[in-house]
Amino acid sequence: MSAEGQPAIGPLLTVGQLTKLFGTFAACNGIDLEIKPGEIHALLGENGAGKSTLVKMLFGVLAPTSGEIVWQGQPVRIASPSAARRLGIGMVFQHFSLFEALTVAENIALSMAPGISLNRIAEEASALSHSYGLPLDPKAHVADLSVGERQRIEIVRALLQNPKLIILDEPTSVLTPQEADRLFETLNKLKAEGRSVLYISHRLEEVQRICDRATVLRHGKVTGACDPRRETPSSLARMMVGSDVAHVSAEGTSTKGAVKLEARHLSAPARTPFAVALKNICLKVHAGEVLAIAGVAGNGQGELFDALSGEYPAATDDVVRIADKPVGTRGINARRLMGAGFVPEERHGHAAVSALSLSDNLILARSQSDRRAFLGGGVLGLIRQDAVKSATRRIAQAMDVRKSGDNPPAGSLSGGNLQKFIVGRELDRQPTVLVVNQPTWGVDAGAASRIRQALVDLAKSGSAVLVISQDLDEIFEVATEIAVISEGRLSDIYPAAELSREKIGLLMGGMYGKTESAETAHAH
Ligand SMILES: Nc1ncnc2c1ncn2[C@@H]1O[C@H](COP(=O)(O)OP(=O)(O)OP(=O)(O)O)[C@@H](O)[C@H]1O
Repeated sequence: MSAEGQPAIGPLLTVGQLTKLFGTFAACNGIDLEIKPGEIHALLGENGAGKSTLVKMLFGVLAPTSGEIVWQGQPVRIASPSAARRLGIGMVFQHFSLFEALTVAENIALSMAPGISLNRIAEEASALSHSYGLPLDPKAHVADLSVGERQRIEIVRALLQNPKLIILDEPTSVLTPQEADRLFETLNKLKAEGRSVLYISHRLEEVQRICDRATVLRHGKVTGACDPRRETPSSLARMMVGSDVAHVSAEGTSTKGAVKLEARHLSAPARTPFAVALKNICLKVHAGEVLAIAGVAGNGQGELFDALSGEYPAATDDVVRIADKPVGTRGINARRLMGAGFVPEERHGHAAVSALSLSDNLILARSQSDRRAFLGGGVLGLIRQDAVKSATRRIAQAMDVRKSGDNPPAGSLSGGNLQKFIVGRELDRQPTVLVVNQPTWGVDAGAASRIRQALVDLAKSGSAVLVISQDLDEIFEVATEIAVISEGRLSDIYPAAELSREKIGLLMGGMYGKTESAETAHAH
């Protein structure tokens, strides 16, 4: 064991009856938890179960309302993240706290003691990232990095503090399978060094693969503790949600209708030196279809979403068509007015403004496309608050959004519940075309199945749905057609039933066309 000062026996951390109230709402309600030295401990629970609230108390971001935290045998009060770091607790949040305009090294410097030169920080970060298998360029600007790379900065930043306990909040939800494998190697290395990991994840297979123990939360209380390797994904899911998780049913998917969304030889230059250029993308999504686009993160998914949604319009009109009308140069509102809906990948800041209430977020997104429903007549076009609030309630109910209060700020919702609200906000309009990027990012098994079913149902009702996702299980659950994006190029589109995981793997490696992949398969 190399983590110094650690007792050979006895828990590293004990939490006793820890409670956090928001007003009268108990986000954590009398939680008991014990973490041993050198164990990878999973914290499981459905969206809104209280996992993030618990770990925020452990990291000094939130003050407990009552209860006790005992660290290496001593009761402690963790008043701030720096106090947590001094004790030896590091944390990697679900939402990164990085400054986009600064470099990797500059961002790391911000969390270090003052007086250390940037060069030394860059050297130490490089050495550490190398030894833990987390490649990073200290001079790169954060704005140019993929989500996976940004997460590596957070991990390296936490490791530079030499923590005894490192808390990871849904670390793999943004990673490719290969990146996730690399992270697991890093975690096993930390474990071998005698450090402990508290690991929040909705991915039960990976919890079974790497975690020694699991504590399950539900409605702010501990509902069980187990050795996850002795459970099955469905028994774990049952502990979390209290019932079996429904399977998505694609049966009765309607037959193909007219083409509703089309890209014709869509190319777009890379907007930054690290972004991906789109290269001659051709796709068609018919009414009744769910076209799922698979791919390793950072291969042009965000850029494709931007071009299809009009967040970054194209240079000419004809390259994107909605309901057979050329819209390439039009902005997002014009496309929404034509009945299209868009759900971007980044929930906070992009899809929702954290400080605003859910109803204000609803009106922000839909005031133009749903003028008649939400704005009064006349030149002023005043907001019809009643209509907005009742739509907010309808969406929350339809998507089972768990929240404290009727209309709380978006930022107070747990990550998965905010995602349900954002997807529900678009589904509520019954869009004829829906483009959604990573629809179930950070969403628990029950809620993910609800969102996926809603996407399938939307297509069944005659809309054209395009889902961009890294999650192959999700892709096979929802897709009628599948294509793969790699280095800004799109493969041919295949009926979902014709593709296997292996074939998708080949396409991810850049085998773009049917002919090419068939030849490759033959050659092997
Ligand atoms: N600042 C806050 N004010 C009011 N309620 C809050 C606040 N923060 C969290 N909550 C509520 O506490 C509950 C627990 O949220 P928390 O973020 O801990 O859940 P979680 O288990 O981490 O969920 P997820 O898996 O979706 O991230 C949720 O119902 C949430 O709405």
